[in-house]
Amino acid sequence: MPDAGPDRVGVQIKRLAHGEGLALPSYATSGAAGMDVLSAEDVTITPGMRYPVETGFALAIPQGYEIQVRPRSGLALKHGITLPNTPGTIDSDYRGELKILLINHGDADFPIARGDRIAQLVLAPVTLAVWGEVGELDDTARGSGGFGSTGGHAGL
Ligand SMILES: O=c1ccn([C@H]2C[C@H](O)[C@@H](COP(=O)(O)OP(=O)(O)OP(=O)(O)O)O2)c(=O)[nH]1
Repeated sequence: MPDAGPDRVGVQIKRLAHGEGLALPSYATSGAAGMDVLSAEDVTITPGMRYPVETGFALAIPQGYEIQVRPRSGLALKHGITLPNTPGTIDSDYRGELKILLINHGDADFPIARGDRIAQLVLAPVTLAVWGEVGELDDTARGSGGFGSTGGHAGL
């Protein structure tokens, strides 16, 4: 593994046969939170279609972290291309191919070429919970109110 540096976490990545020649996922700018990830295949996503796009890579994320797969806002705005499972969860113990599940909410075919940037990957820490089962929960001002209980969407 290369030296991760103070603000980086090393993540092992394995290139699969059909990933030959593709660039690794990468940050487009120095302040980007997500790494753009490329398609490893040519495919057309027709309106309403869901499709797991191959990336050509498999990962070993360090325990205590996950990768979240998020849509690219430009594709969402211009073409209605997003992820039905956003954010997709890549578990640290997953060793299969990273796939990007896309859906076309637009009204036109969306052709993807191998090498196109289709989504972004955000490395994030995971905090595991341990349940503490109790008979009563404490009282709060909200109580059991939810789902718009504080009012509609107009400004307060
Ligand atoms: O967009 C995604 C989402 C998931 N995965 C892979 C990595 C992840 O670790 C695994 C399982 O994902 P998830 O837990 O979301 O799937 P599940 O439907 O709960 O199935 P499973 O029973 O396999 O956990 O599938 C992807 O490649 N892309």
